[in-house]
Amino acid sequence: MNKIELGVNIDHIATLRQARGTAYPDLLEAVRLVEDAGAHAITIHLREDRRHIQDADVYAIRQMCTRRLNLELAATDEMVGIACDVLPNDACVVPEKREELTTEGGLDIIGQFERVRSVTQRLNAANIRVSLFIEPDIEQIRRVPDIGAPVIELHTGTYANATGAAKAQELQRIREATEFAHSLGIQVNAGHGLDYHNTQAIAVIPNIRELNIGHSMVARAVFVGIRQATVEMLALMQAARAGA
Ligand SMILES: CC(=O)[C@@H](O)[C@H](O)COP(=O)(O)O
Ligand SMILES: NCC(=O)COP(=O)(O)O
Repeated sequence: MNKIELGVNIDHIATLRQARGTAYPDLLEAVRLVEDAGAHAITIHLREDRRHIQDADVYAIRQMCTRRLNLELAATDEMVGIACDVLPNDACVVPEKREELTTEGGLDIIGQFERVRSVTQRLNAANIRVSLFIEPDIEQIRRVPDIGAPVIELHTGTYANATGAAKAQELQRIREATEFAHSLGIQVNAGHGLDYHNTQAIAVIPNIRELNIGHSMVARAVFVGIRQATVEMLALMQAARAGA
C-alpha cells in the first residue's frame, strides 16, 4: 500500500489572529500541536496582500518546524526572493488574484510557461522542492517535465464544490490526471476544499502522495482543538487508503 501524507495548512489560524490584530491564536503553538498529532508537513500561504500569514510568521515557523515546511507562493520575484531566503523544504507555486475570496483554480502553466519555468529554476537552484498547483488537466500535466518541477498539487476545489454527476466526473478527472502524472514520474499531491466528508474519495486514489488541507480543519478545531482535528483527518485518510 502506498503511504499517504497530510500537510496541515494553518493559514486560517492566522486569519483569526489578523481579524483583531492580537498576538493570539499563536501559530507556533498550532505547529507544535499539529506535529504532535502526526502531520507530515506544515503548509502556509504567504499571500501578496498578507491577509493571513505574515512575513515574520514564515521565518518563525521555519525556525521551529520539525516536519516539512511547504510554502505556497505566487510566481513573483518578491515571493521567490523570500522563499530563497527562508528555504522551506517545499514551495508550491499557486495562482493568486488580489480580490479573490480563496484560490480559484490551478496555475495555467501553459499560458505562463516562461515565468513558471524561470521561478521553478530559481527555486530548484536553492534546493527547494517545487510543486505546481494545477488543474487535473492532461495538457497542463504534459508540460510539467519541461518546467522542471518534480511535484504537482492537483486543485480539488472544483470536485469539492460540485454535486451529483458533476462531482463524479471531476473525481474521475482527478484519477486520470493522477495516473498520467505518475506515469511521467511526477509526485502527485492534492488539495483545496477538502473536508471530513469529501477527502476519503481522494485519499483512496493510490498514487496521490500528500493532501494539503486547511480551512475545514481549522473550522473543526474551533470545537475539538487543532490537535484532535489533525488526528481525525489523518485517521480518515489512512483508513480510506487502507480500504477500510
Ligand atoms: C492554494 C490554496 O489552496 C491554499 O493556499 C488556500 O488558498 C489557503 O486559503 P486562502 O485561499 O483562503 O488564502
Ligand atoms: N493547497 C491547498 C491547501 O493548502 C489548503 O486548502 P484549503 O483546505 O484551505 O481549501
